[in-house]
Amino acid sequence: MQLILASGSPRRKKLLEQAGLQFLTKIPDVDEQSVTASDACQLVKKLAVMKGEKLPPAKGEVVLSADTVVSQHERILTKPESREDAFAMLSELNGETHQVHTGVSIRSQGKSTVFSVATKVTFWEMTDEQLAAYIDTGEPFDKAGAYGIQGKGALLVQKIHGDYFNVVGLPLSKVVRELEHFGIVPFSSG
Ligand SMILES: Cc1cn([C@H]2C[C@H](O)[C@@H](COP(=O)(O)OP(=O)(O)OP(=O)(O)O)O2)c(=O)[nH]c1=O
Repeated sequence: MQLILASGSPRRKKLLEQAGLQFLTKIPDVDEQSVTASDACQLVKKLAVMKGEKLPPAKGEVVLSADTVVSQHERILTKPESREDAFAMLSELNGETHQVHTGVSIRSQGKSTVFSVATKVTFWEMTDEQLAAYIDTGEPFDKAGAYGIQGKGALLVQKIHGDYFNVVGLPLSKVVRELEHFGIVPFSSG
């Protein structure tokens, strides 16, 4: 079986490489703003499915797609659209605990599965100056919730509860376990 990663995210590509999987990458073209859902879990699953549907699997292919959002107090945070937006998001998350949800869709011609995983992340209390300095790194702009735990955003994080890799964009070990049901096996390519 040929695995196709339906994602333009360099993080997701890196994570699958880390798992030793062989795959091709294709970028789905979706309007993420057009989708609504009752809560963050439903939203990320819907978006993951939508991304997968843009690249239907051919015979012998398995298509993997995903979406990540941050939620706090019923509010859903996606990627910031501006510096002000990033500052507003980080101020909201500052000193509190939020959840990072990643939805994953896996499809072959014969079957499909969709699931979501949530990780709790607690931020330190930062000053406005520290948040502004973090935004100056440029890191927030392509990331849900306006931070990257895998980069300098690590300094905002006091603790996490759950899968770290889920925060970065894919709940890696769960994904690999699910892929095995589709005939995709890790460690086979070195
Ligand atoms: C919270 C957090 C998010 N992110 C990233 C993961 C996702 O790539 C991104 C959320 O945007 P997504 O829309 O999930 O993904 P994407 O647009 O980067 O890629 P594609 O839709 O093509 O698959 O935020 C981090 O890299 N680190 C973090 O700590």
